[in-house]
Amino acid sequence: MEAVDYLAEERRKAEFDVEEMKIVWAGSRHAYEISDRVSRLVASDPVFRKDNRTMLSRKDLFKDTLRKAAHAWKRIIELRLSEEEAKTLRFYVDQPAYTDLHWGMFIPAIKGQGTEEQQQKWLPMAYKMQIIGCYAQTELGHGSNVQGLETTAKFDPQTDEFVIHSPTLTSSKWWPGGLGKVSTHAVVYARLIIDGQDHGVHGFIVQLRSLDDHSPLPGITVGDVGMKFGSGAYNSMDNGVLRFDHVRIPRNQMLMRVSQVTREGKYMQSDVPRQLVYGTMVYVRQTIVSDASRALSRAVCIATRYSAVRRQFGSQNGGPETQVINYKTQQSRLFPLLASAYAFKFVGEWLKWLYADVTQRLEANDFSTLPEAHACTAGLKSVTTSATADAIEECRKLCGGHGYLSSSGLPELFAVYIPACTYEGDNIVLLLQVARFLMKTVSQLGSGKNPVGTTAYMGRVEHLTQCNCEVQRAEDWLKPSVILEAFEARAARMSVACAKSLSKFSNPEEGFAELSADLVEAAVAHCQLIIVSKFIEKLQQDIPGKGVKRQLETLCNIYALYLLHKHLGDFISTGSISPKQGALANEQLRLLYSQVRPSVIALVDAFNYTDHYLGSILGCYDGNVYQKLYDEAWKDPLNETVVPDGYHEYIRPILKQHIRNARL
Ligand SMILES: CCCCCCCC/C=C\CCCCCCCCCC(=O)SCCNC(=O)CCNC(=O)[C@H](O)C(C)(C)COP(=O)(O)OP(=O)(O)OC[C@H]1O[C@@H](n2cnc3c(N)ncnc32)[C@H](O)[C@@H]1OP(=O)(O)O
Ligand SMILES: Cc1cc2nc3c(=O)[nH]c(=O)nc-3n(C[C@H](O)[C@H](O)[C@H](O)COP(=O)(O)OP(=O)(O)OC[C@H]3O[C@@H](n4cnc5c(N)ncnc54)[C@H](O)[C@@H]3O)c2cc1C
Repeated sequence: MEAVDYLAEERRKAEFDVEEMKIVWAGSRHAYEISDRVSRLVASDPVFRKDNRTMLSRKDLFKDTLRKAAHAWKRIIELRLSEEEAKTLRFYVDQPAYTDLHWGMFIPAIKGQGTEEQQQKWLPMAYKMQIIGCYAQTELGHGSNVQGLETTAKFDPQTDEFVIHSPTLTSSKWWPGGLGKVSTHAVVYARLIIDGQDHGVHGFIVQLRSLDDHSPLPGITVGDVGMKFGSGAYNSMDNGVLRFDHVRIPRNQMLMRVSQVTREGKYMQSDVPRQLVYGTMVYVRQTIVSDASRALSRAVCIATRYSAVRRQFGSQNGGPETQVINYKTQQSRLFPLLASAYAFKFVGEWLKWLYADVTQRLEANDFSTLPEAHACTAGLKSVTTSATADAIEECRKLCGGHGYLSSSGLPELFAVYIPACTYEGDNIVLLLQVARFLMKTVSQLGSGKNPVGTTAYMGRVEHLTQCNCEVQRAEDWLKPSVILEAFEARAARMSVACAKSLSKFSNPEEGFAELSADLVEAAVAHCQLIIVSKFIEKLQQDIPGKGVKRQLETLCNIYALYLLHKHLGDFISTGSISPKQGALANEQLRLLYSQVRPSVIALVDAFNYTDHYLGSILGCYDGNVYQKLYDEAWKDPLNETVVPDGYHEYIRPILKQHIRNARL
């Protein structure tokens, strides 16, 4: 059999309706149709070509990005694309650009923190891209600690203006995407100072560049922070540095939904919580969870297809060697990642719902679910991005040597993805926020206030800290109720143990700092419980299509039992399960790998990714890996000449010297 036939053969083995699974993956038939149409549109447009991206110099890459962003905008207008279609187009164009921050943070910041009047003034211009904005919060000296930002906005009652200033080197804005070379405006976070009094960090709309010739306005120094990790990758983005030298803006450019400054310089706070100033971050963290499932599924698609094509060892009587996907070690590394991609997809859908719900409530001045929305977005952003970053690297290793080639698509995917563990909140810092929320929840138990939402299980803390797992045989681990209870018991016991340890400290903040490593683990346990429970909830829905639900049940079990195996120490040390039950879970996991094996190629086909989007020879749909690798090698600029440039200067003299020395 030829390499090209391997995947066709695999596809014949699928035990479910792939077309129906594509709809489940996309979220709905409507979303599937949009995704399918737009992905083809992008793939067939030469402007969106990206196979040469890692070879471009920074300047050429940046210009290429500008060209793609302008072309995308032109197509959005020409084709009258809806918001959903435009976002899908951005996703398939697959090149980070200033537009991400304009649409993803600048506009949401004005929508979430601006008054009606401010929204009416700024949003129409922003929607038409007559102005381009970014989100300028982080500084050279402070990123995680937002309250530590140093940029100042002093109110000048004489002129009814704020004076924006960078008082120190460390107060220079540093990192904002789109700032370096493109943005005309920014939402700048600065300390509000009125009459010498510091009112903390607030958002201000500041114009940075002339709308006529794009030059920086007086008092503004702005540029790019320089090359980042990897070739291609996030270097398409102009992350910027920005300094203000007493730049004046009108008073009405402070975003005033949360608090206001009057003409007389009086500081007033609305009924809305001050944390709404952080609202844009909550919004973006939610989108990052869905992005994690996309990046992970892309890496998994590449590694799975290649693992079915690649053969090593095991030839019998001159027959074909073993497909590497049939090695149990390959399966135990790869199949949990496939299951994780589906798990993150479903928890991302749920988080989108949660975010829509909290937004609706906020509009009606109901702030009760904000702490939970913050904890869920922070925690799930952290857990899914860390897992995805690790998984992309694992997929590279699963592809052996060829995974290290740029043409595998995996090095660039890794380089472009890993900052997700840092931006929009360092993952550890965010997990500590979840831990604070959990400790607060535990401390309120027994006060008559029942925990709700994702912490509702804490309401059964007495049972969960005492219950015994009922598993006696490996197949008992297939019961959703058994899995859920084990994860709930682990999470509840870890949180309660932390709370008990904390109570021994006379100074709670000191205790929190001392126990922070344990607190982070408790937060991870809680977030993993959310992901597992949302997967289980998804399976309670009516899911049509032959064999589709069954495959998803298998994936859900793989995801949960893989986590259980990986964190066996937590489960056993908290007494949530016994060592014997841990061994039975592992036995069941092995059976599940065999069960899902025939369908794995179809399960990655269900992502419906074009070869253009995958950008990987190893992951191409037809599996013609070797021919394509061979052809691609010859396209490398080094192969443009047979004898390399530099031969005469640097190779020949050494060779000659060697010959001379040999003669001596
Ligand atoms: C052309 C086509 C169209 C294209 C379309 C494209 C669309 C693209 C869409 C999206 C793409 C987006 C792309 C994004 C790319 C990534 C860009 C990255 C951008 C950034 O990185 S921006 C900078 C992000 N910075 C951070 O995340 C900083 C992290 N730090 C913090 O969040 C906070 O400082 C802190 C939470 C760590 C601590 O804050 P602090 O005030 O000190 O708070 P505490 O004292 O700890 O807590 C006080 C109290 O507040 C609660 N709280 C904290 N944060 C929030 C919150 N966000 N919401 C609600 N509540 C919050 C906290 O729990 C405490 O509560 P308590 O008092 O205990 O009850
Ligand atoms: C590619 C990229 C794009 C970005 N885009 C933007 C943008 O558009 N706009 C913007 O404003 N910002 C942007 N940022 C900045 C980003 O949001 C910050 O870098 C991020 O929030 C982390 O903050 P930091 O750099 O201060 O990390 P630090 O907080 O300095 O982290 C350093 C280390 O200290 C640890 N640490 C910090 N605090 C604690 C604590 N309390 N307890 C325990 N450990 C701690 C962290 O875990 C980490 O290991 C971007 C960053 C990157 C990399």
